[in-house]
Amino acid sequence: MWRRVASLSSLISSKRSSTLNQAAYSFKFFESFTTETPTQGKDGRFFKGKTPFITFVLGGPGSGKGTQCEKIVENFGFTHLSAGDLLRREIISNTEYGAKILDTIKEGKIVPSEVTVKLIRKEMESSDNYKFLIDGFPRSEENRIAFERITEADPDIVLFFDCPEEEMVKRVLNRNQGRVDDNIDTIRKRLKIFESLNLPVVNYYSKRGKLYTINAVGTADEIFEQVRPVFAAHEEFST
Ligand SMILES: Nc1ncnc2c1ncn2[C@@H]1O[C@H](COP(=O)(O)OP(=O)(O)O)[C@@H](O)[C@H]1O
Ligand SMILES: Nc1ccn([C@H]2C[C@H](O)[C@@H](COP(=O)(O)OP(=O)(O)O)O2)c(=O)n1
Ligand SMILES: [Mg+2]
Repeated sequence: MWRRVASLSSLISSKRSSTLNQAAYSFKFFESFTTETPTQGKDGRFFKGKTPFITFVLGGPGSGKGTQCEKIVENFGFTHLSAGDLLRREIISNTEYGAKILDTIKEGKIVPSEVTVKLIRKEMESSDNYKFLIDGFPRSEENRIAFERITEADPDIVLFFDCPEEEMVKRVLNRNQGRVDDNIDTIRKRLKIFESLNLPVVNYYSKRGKLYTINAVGTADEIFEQVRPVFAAHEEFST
């Protein structure tokens, strides 16, 4: 599996310049969203005195991140923050940036990191919990670096749901949630972005010994039996 990640990572150099140009272009739209300065110290002050326990949940579109997050919430008392849901909420609320976020998501592209990190941070700040599942984030090295810079926090655990592309496509096309990005054209684009931008993040956490790779094929319950021991090892999470 890691050979596959490495070979996919090597595709990045050829794609990187066009992807970065795209990112720079779309970033202009969001510039005024990005004026916040870091407020959290490493002592986790804004988490009401408790050091946050952060789990990043990674995997391609349709790999089952959201489904497994629900089970982790039920069993281990985490607060689930889905980056995609937070962005979709901005679209529905018709905020100043909603239309730009919608365009970006329709195109299968990634919203500028400062926008997404600001939404995640706001949720973390207003939560009474200290255990967070951050689902669908970071989707790029840029996302990862922005999170570190803005929150000064690091994940404790990174879950990666490893799923074959044809299975992801099948699941997304059957998802039936009325999402603008759940169509075959956008899925193809999202899978390309996933390979070029998300797999380097997976690789990064693997090298740092934080990655738990889960085989995402099987029933949701079977998959959860691989996830359970990751959290069960932390006694404090038993609810
Ligand atoms: N293990 C599984 N087997 C088959 N279908 C699944 C499985 N896990 C989730 N699904 C379904 O696949 C679709 C995508 O799952 P979801 O949890 O939304 O994935 P993600 O958040 O990674 O995009 C949903 O319709 C979900 O009900
Ligand atoms: N960190 C993130 C997460 C999601 N997005 C955007 C781009 C993604 O294609 C959409 C949907 O993300 P979401 O995590 O809900 O998608 P899946 O659950 O993987 O199907 O949101 C983003 O720009 N940055
Ligand atoms: Mg999801």
